[in-house]
Amino acid sequence: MDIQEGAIELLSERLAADEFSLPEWRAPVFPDENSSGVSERDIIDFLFLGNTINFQFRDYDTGDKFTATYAGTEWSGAFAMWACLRREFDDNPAILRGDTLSDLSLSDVERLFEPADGDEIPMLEERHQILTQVGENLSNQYDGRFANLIDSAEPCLYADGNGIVDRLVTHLPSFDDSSAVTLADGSALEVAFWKRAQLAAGMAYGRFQNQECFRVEDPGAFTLFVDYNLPNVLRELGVLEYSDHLAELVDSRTMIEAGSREEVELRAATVHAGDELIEKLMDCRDSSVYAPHLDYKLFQMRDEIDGTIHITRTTAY
Ligand SMILES: Nc1nc2c(c(CN[C@H]3C=C[C@H](O)[C@@H]3O)cn2[C@@H]2O[C@H](COP(=O)(O)O)[C@@H](O)[C@H]2O)c(=O)[nH]1
Repeated sequence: MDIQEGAIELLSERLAADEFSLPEWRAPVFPDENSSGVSERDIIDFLFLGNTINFQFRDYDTGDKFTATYAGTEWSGAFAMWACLRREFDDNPAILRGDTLSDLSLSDVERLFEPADGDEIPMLEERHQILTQVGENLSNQYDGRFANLIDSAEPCLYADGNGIVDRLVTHLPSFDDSSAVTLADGSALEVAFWKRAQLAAGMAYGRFQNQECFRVEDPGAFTLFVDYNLPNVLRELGVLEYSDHLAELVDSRTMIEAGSREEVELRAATVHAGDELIEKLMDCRDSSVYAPHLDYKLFQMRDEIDGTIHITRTTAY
């Protein structure tokens, strides 16, 4: 894997004058704190709960996205997951509470993710296991609510163990998305991506635009939320150049094992390239650009570009 510095230069020049808005995530699949009976704390609970299971929405063989219906619309991919959660929230707002989550049976979760057509959501058992474990942990430590976890943390991603991401990855293990790699000199390196933990904070940061009810005082600490779309987008933009070996694996849709050297390299290179792009954009703009801004711009390109996403079965993204 090579990161093409020339392509980073060109891309940052191309994007320099762009508008970098922060998505507020106000599509119909997300509740609205301005509607009656829905509070800002409910929105925080909803966005953080959805990001405990915000992974793997494509069939491993066909690549077809999971679909679900909400408000007369058929949603696909991660939006379909949000649609299922919104459907349940409308019927039963208590779904956001720890005691409800910890009592969910596998068939409850199967019903929760009722697909629009026959294809069941991938990794249903893993989602059930995560939802019940999150429910137990929230009940034991935060009176059953993500909003209480946020209230008790510093208004930062990281603060000597007391930041939002610090707490998520410490108290809710399914957010602890990291991999150990062995370097050329034989030493071991723990690479923390914490993608869903960062995405949860990033989505709340966008919804509340860093206002009182959800502030992040260290937005420079965000990295790209490296899922299976971003490496492909950066590859198509010429920023990431896969080795022949990696290109062969990805283009043949060969399953790449989570935690393998190839998978960690795909994710680490994406994060590093994102950091370099942000640095260059900050140098040539007067308004700040942080990872959530760049992430959304790149993430939105996922449907415009060709290329093949890499196939890794993981609960991390
Ligand atoms: N980098 C980055 N990755 C993101 C998001 C979101 C945001 N949530 C949903 C809400 C609105 C958007 O339309 C998103 O679909 C999801 N993902 C990740 O992508 C994958 C789903 O992709 P697809 O199968 O194509 O839907 C999956 O790993 C999911 O974790 C983001 O903002 N940035």
